[in-house]
Amino acid sequence: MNEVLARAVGVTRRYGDVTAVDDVSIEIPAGQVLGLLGPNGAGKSTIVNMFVGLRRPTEGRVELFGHNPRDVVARRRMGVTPQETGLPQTVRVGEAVDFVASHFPDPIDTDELLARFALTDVVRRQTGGLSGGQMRRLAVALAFVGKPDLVFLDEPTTGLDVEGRHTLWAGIREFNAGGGTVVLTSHYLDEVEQLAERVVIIDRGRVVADDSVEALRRLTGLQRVSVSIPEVPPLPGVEGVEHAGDRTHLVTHDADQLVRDLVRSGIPFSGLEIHAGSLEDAFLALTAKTPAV
Ligand SMILES: Nc1ncnc2c1ncn2[C@@H]1O[C@H](COP(=O)(O)OP(=O)(O)OP(=O)(O)O)[C@@H](O)[C@H]1O
Repeated sequence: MNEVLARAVGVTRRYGDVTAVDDVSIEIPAGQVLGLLGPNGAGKSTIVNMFVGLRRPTEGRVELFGHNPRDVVARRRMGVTPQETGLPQTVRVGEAVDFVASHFPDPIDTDELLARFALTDVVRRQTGGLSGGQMRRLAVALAFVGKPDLVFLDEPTTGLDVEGRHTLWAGIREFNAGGGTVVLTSHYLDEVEQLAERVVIIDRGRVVADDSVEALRRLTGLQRVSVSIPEVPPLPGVEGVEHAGDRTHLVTHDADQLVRDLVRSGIPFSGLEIHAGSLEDAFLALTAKTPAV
């Protein structure tokens, strides 16, 4: 395994009577994009906040680059985008980047950063005049100013439109392609599927799964049979039916049998595709709840 950049060892965090994080151990190796998934209130933000030094564990140990996360030596190599960003409204976009850059010995070139996150056109705009999407992109961009080795992105694309999400995904991928390590929390399962190679699923403060996206998809044993079909006949073994555009997805434990039954039904269909179950199937099975959207 690659060098471990950060680790939580047997970490518990309580707020009064609430146990937000319960005996969690996670290692973050260099070069990985790790997705932290879980329903609302599962403890994801609390875990991120302990890794970035904003919260202390009640029990257990958190290390960032081998140091206490509050240590400035460790923090210099890390970038973070919190869920909420409280920038003064009158600060201009370029000034915000320059201000953050002044805290780092070798910051990224401002123009390069703004271009990467599609903010070049608003460099002189006050942050109070940014759209919600532009503000979110700026908040994420600020995590990358110090040329970090590791970034923590807490719900980076919440509130963004499709184009804004894709711009951010491209920025995150570019950072990872250059060797950067990413920890990402998201309510969008497709986002985690797109970006992360490994997923840690948190439920009620505990790690309920820690594996590759592929392995988690296979875990439920569900498959998706996708076809274009005018109507879905009643078939045995169909666990769920989803419609997307002119495609129909049939969720089943036995794709072979379902295809045989489909052919036998005599209803014409085309464009047959069979996929392993989605991360969403695994998420639902593991947390036994509806996903937090
Ligand atoms: N400062 C706090 N004081 C008291 N309880 C808190 C505090 N912060 C978090 N909690 C509680 O800890 C639990 C975990 O919260 P956390 O924000 O870490 O979850 P999350 O998985 O990030 O949720 P979400 O997906 O809604 O952002 C919740 O029950 C929450 O109410």
